[in-house]
Amino acid sequence: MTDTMIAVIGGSGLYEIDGLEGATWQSVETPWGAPSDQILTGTLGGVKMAFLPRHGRGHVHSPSTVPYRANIDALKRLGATDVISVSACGSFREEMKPGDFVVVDQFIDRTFAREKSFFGTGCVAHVSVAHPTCARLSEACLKAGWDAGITMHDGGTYLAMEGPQFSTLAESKMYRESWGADVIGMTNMPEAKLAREAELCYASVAMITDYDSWHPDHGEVDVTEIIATLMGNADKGRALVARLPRLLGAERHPCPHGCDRALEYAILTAPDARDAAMVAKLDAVAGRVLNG
Ligand SMILES: CSC[C@H]1O[C@H](OP(=O)(O)O)[C@H](O)[C@@H]1O
Ligand SMILES: Nc1ncnc2[nH]cnc12
Repeated sequence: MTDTMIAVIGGSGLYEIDGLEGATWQSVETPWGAPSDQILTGTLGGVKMAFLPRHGRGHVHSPSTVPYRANIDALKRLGATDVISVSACGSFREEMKPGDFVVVDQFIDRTFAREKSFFGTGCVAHVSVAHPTCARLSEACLKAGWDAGITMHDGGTYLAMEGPQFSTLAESKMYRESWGADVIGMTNMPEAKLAREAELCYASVAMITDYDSWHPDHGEVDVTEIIATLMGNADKGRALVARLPRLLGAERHPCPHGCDRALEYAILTAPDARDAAMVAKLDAVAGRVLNG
C-alpha cells in the first residue's frame, strides 16, 4: 500500500496554501526542465501534501510558457498520487456565476503552442483521455467545496484556449452556443493530458471570475474585475483544499477508474526499438511500465 500525496496546482491568485505541517519549499529537477517554481511540501491532517503555483510565485509564467511537463514530472517524482488543479476561469452559463466553482469533467483543447506529451520518437504511447478527470477525486473536491460552503457545480466542459488575450466576442459565442462549453481558461490543457500519461489522478476545480465576453449585461472581460473576484475565490479555494485530506485519507488504494494504470497497454514502441535516452527521461512518468 502506498501513501496518498495530494498535489495542488494553484492557478492565478493561488500562489501558496497555509496550514501545512513541516512546510518546506523544495527545488525539484526534471528531465523536462525546471518546474514553474519550487514545490511546497508538508502534511495536513496526517496526509502528505504538495503545492505548486502554476505561474510561479509573483506570476512569472504565461499560460503558453508554463512548463507543464516539468510540473507533472516533478509532482510524480515527489510521490504525488492525486493532482488537483485549482484555476480561474470565465463562465459561459448564466447560472454559473462569478464566485461559484465548477468541478470540470470534460475539456475542449484549443491550445496549439505547447508540448502536449511526454512521449514521441523512440517511445510512442497513446493513452485514453475520453474521461480526462478522475471521478473519485472530483467527487472528493465536490464534497470538500460543499463542506466549505462554496456554490459548487458538478461537472462542466472547460474550453482551454491558447491566450494570453481573452476571446473575441465571436469565439465566446461559438464556444458557448455551438460547442457547448461551460467555462473557459488557458491552462488545464495539456496539464490534464500529461497527468493521465503520468498515471496520476487529476481533478479540476474551476473558480469562476467572470462571464467572458458573451454576456449582454457584463461586457468584455476586464482583468481588474477578475483580480477582485480572484481574491475571494482564492480564500475559498484554500478552504476546499484544507478539507481534502480527511476525504481522501492517508492510505492510497488503487484508483477504481484506472488512472494509476493508464499506461498499462499504451506503449506501442517495441522494447528493442525504444530509444534509451527517451526511456531514461521517462523514469518518473513511466518507470512503472518501462522498467517494472
Ligand atoms: C487571471 S486571468 C487569465 C489567467 O487566469 C487563468 O489562470 P489559471 O488557469 O492558472 O488559474 C487563465 O487560465 C489565464 O491563465
Ligand atoms: N474569460 C476568461 N477567459 C480565459 N481565461 C480566463 N481566466 C479567467 N477568466 C477567463
